[in-house]
Amino acid sequence: MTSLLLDGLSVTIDGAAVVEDLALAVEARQVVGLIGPNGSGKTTALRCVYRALRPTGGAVRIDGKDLSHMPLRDSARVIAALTQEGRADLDFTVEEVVALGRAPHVRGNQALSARERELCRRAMARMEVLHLASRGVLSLSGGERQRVLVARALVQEPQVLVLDEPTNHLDLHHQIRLLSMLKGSGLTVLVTLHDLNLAASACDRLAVLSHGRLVAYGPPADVVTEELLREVFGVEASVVTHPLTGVPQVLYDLGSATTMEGNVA
Ligand SMILES: Nc1ncnc2c1ncn2[C@@H]1O[C@H](COP(=O)(O)OP(=O)(O)OP(=O)(O)O)[C@@H](O)[C@H]1O
Repeated sequence: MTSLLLDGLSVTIDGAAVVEDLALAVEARQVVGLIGPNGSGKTTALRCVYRALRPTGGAVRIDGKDLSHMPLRDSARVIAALTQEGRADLDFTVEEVVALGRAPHVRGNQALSARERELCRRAMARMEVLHLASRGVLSLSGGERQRVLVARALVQEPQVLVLDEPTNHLDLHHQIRLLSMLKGSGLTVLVTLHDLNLAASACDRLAVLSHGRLVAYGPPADVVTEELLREVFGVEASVVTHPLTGVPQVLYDLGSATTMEGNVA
């Protein structure tokens, strides 16, 4: 049962505040969605959590412990990340890439145990890439590769999973499968998403960033409002309640967005 806390996180790049005093708690086993317009600081905040970036101020805490005081190998046993830069550049096979997820747990070139090989097999089956096991990752489609990288994160057996736009490249079936897997995973999850309807369906809480600052936080029904869409995203849209699940869903009207731009041909 591991909680994640972004404790007054700030990141300044070239003198510009990209993330400012971000306080965000992800309770154990909760799925929190980080949403916001392009350039609002979502990826930057996540990079601090998976330690690709050192915050300028504040800290990331795991069960209260400052991550920057933990050896990288120790934090990699607790936190797995699906990153924007996580594309595999070398032509490993799918099963080799997935097995790399065990790296924080094995010593040197130690071979995987039977349990670990089974873990890899199950993660590949869960992400529907088992049939691709012996294929080179460079030959995969964008969505297939994305699913392989999720499988690699799962075999890391993390307690905290951080995902940066994991639905990128995924078709509708795999988007819904992935988010439903996250929801039922029992892991502590922080995920950035652009699709507000999927975010509202999958997340226990939504946190909204705008210009590096947290401007809204709470259950989706409190956060996804027509006012927020207008003020933060610059979009005129209707928000309705899903008749089966009760979560807010956004109905877009492209006509009103065009009018907002003021450049109707
Ligand atoms: N290394 C860098 N050097 C200069 N500017 C940077 C750097 N990294 C991020 N930024 C800037 O910081 C801001 C936040 O970027 P970030 O990638 O965190 O946004 P985001 O919310 O994830 O956006 P998107 O939705 O487009 O993925 C952007 O204006 C970006 O250009």
